[in-house]
Amino acid sequence: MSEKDQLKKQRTQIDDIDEQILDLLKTRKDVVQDVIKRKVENQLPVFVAGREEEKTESFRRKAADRGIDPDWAEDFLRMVMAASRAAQSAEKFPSATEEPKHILYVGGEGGMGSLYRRFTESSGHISYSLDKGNWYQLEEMAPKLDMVIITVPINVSIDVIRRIAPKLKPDTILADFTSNKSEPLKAMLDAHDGPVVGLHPMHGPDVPNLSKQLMVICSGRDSEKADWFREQCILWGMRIIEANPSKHDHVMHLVQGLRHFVALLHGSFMKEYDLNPNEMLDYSSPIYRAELMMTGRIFAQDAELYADIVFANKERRDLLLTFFRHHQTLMEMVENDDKRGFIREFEAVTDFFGKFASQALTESGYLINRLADRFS
Ligand SMILES: O=C(O)C(=O)C[C@]1(C(=O)O)C=C[C@@H](O)C=C1
Repeated sequence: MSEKDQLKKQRTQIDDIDEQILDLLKTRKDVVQDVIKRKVENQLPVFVAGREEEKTESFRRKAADRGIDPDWAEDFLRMVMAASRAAQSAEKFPSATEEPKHILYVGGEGGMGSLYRRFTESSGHISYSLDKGNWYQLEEMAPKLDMVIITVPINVSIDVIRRIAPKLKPDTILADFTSNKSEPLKAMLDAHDGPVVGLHPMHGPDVPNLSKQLMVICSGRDSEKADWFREQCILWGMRIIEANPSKHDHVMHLVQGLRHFVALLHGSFMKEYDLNPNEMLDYSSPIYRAELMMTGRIFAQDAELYADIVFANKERRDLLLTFFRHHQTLMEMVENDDKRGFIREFEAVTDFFGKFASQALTESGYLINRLADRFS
């Protein structure tokens, strides 16, 4: 057989194997569909972290036994399991309660409101939506409500809390999705005598499903009355973190306020320098591409939303001013051509970061390789 024919034959063999893989994945998908039904009937969570970790460990070992790279095998299996979770999320969800709960989303037509209303309904609960046009319906809804979740832009959440609280039954749980926690929690406790809980879903409205997403919960008053909502989040596949509101806000000033401001700084300076990101892409290594994409994605979203987050409160603005003063000291380094000073500061940060720096190197390396493989 000629070289060319040999190659053709082997490629046909590869195509066959690839098709067999697809057939097996289809069979697996069908079994998962049955698992979904069972889970909905028995009120079991979509995401089972323990099972996924066990499977990953053993899959890695079995891959290594066959001379297949275990890291690659782990990626493959994780993608397969993520697809199972996505399929489960497209179906009905198990419910955390025997009787359906009545949940009102204030700002229910917005991104987060619509997303959570969809999941609420798929779990058999009854969702209500209040937005600018239908406040007049509140009086009729109020007697039925087990829980009210305020999910409006951060700059109006306090006003909305004060407006709605007096209309609620004393045993309705009042909660909010605001991305800062201390002020809204205080406003809810002041305005409502019943159960109060502060929530912060740590994701945007564009997620395909809630599995592996993080829900921050801050206790307000009688928050055990909202345990069923906590259970419901777990059934949706979420991870829960109980947080102290001021600790949460302290971290958020940096994660949200500073992070988004730095993105503005980066984008705005590119504009100033008149360098189009597309031109930069042509010269970008995968890591710079990743950085550019992190900046770029911010500008695909709503300016007002980001302004509200960055300018959320005085504390956050004060932090930004401290940040600029800190810039000043670093600027002097540049003006004085102080290379030694740069190295000193760099090493001080390395010490401060400790083990995190090597973790960041590994994790970002993973991200960059995936990105390079897919998009370059
Ligand atoms: O075993 C389950 O409970 C499944 O739903 C199946 C499966 C999988 O695809 O292997 C999917 C999601 C879970 O997090 C764990 C495993």
